[in-house]
Amino acid sequence: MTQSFDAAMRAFAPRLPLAVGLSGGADSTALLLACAERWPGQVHAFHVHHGLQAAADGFEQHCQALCARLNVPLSVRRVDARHAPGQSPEDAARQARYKAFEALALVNQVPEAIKTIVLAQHADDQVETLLLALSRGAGVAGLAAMPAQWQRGGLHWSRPLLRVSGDAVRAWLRARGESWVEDPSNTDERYTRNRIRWQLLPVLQQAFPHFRDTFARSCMHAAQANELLQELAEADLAAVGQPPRIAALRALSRARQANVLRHWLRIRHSTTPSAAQLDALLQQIAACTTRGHRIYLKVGNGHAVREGEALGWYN
Ligand SMILES: Nc1ncnc2c1ncn2[C@@H]1O[C@H](COP(=O)(O)OP(=O)(O)OP(=O)(O)O)[C@@H](O)[C@H]1O
Repeated sequence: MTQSFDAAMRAFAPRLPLAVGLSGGADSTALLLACAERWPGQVHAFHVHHGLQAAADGFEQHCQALCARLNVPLSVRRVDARHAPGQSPEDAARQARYKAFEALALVNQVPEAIKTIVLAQHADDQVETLLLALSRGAGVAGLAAMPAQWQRGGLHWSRPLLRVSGDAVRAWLRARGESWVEDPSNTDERYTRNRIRWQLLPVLQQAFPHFRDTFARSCMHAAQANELLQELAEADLAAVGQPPRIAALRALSRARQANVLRHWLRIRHSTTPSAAQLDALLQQIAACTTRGHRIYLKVGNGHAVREGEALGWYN
């Protein structure tokens, strides 16, 4: 069930002290207010200045004013979030932001080290993430959408509002007479996420009034299935070896071969094959029954090759 803003905050039990990722938008403004009220003296705010749009200075000013009023220490970091070829601008900004949070947590060790970074994505953001994953033809890892908590870089990360609707967050702020900065890029319908938000969500609301709950449940099922696939991939990788022995791969079902190869390429070579590339590789593995059979295929951002009895990869 979607939660009220207050119920979500009551259920939230982070390790303290924490830092809220404060963009200046409605969601993180509300989250900071609620955290500062609940854990006075234990809350910091981190703001990342992306320098991507003219409005960025306005976001920073809002954050400065809000934190001064709440007596919350604010750390601001400027990042260069230009995206690499083939990377989405949104993804580049997110990666740069998470690195900046880790760096800010390291410099904020006094009087006590930050233990948790808190982010303000809510139930509508989760639905958008799921629909974006579907639109790309993602597998269960993508359909799991955003986790509510995880650990990285020695920090706990948390999204306590993931079951709260965007409307409920704004209603909570309005009821308190609080203001926020509206990001002008949020209405730019050149971004797929914004088209989902403004065109699809209202229609979903009409057709399936409980879509936030049911979609979240599907994300949870996908996350569980993904965990099982990871466990199976680890066990299969231990059995086929690194680099994977071709005969041992062939002894597995096709679905397990695909699963273990995807896992090996990701953890060992930091690359993700397309569905077509993986399909071609599996065909080659099936056909690789003679000494003379060569494999040389584009896979991810490099090439898979036969190396004796095993499968190699290089870029
Ligand atoms: N520039 C930033 N500085 C610090 N934290 C950020 C920044 N941008 C986003 N975040 C954090 O990441 C979360 C998700 O970011 P996203 O861009 O999806 O949302 P947003 O529209 O900026 O949300 P909000 O309404 O809180 O501003 C935000 O809720 C916030 O906690």
